[in-house]
Amino acid sequence: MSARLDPFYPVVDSADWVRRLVGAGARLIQLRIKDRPEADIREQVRASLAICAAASARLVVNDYWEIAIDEGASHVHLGQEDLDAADVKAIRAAGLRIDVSTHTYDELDRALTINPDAIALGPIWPTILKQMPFAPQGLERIGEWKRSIGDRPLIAIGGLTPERARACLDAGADIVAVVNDVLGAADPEARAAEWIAATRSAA
Ligand SMILES: Cc1ncc(COP(=O)(O)OP(=O)(O)O)c(N)n1
Ligand SMILES: Cc1nc(C(=O)O)sc1CCOP(=O)(O)O
Ligand SMILES: [Mg+2]
Repeated sequence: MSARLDPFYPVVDSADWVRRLVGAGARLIQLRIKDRPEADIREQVRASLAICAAASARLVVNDYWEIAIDEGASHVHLGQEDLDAADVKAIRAAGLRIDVSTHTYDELDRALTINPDAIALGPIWPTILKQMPFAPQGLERIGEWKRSIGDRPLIAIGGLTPERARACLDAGADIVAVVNDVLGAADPEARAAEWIAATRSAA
């Protein structure tokens, strides 16, 4: 059985952000980089892993599972399209955990076929980060998902604030992921501290 993951889960796009938010107390963090050359991504993954190792924080690498394996990461996040191309056996053989995004019942069924380590459900509220063809899930669906995924942690994502994150945890989520509310804040470290206070007190 693996250790319980921290409920506060910021999602960032650079090793600089990893350094800042791990410095602010994050112990679970995702590196989600889009549209950059592979060499840059590899460098960012390597630097982020070093920062996290020094702070006993866990880095989750989004999308780039081959780089994650090469660089010695312990955890990847894959969406449904990522699953089309991923070699799940190779990821498992390298000992990495795999978390999978879901937005519909069909996606949940498919995700469960690979026996994922955690399931993400989103967007709980509307998000401005990216366009998605999914209506906001709302809080009720969190309980439904939780009842369908066994002992795996459930990650809630999309449009979250500390107050909404608390509501997600109260509804059955184990982990609450965030981009804009922290990275777009006037003082991201102070906002991260608000998230930590709101989420760890719920644990
Ligand atoms: C915690 C978490 N949940 C969902 C996602 C979305 O993954 P995906 O659907 O593959 O989309 P991209 O993030 O790759 O654009 C995530 N990254 N993290
Ligand atoms: C990357 C991502 N995936 C989602 C999903 O529903 O799968 S929502 C999302 C963006 C979350 O950003 P914010 O906290 O700024 O809304
Ligand atoms: Mg993806």
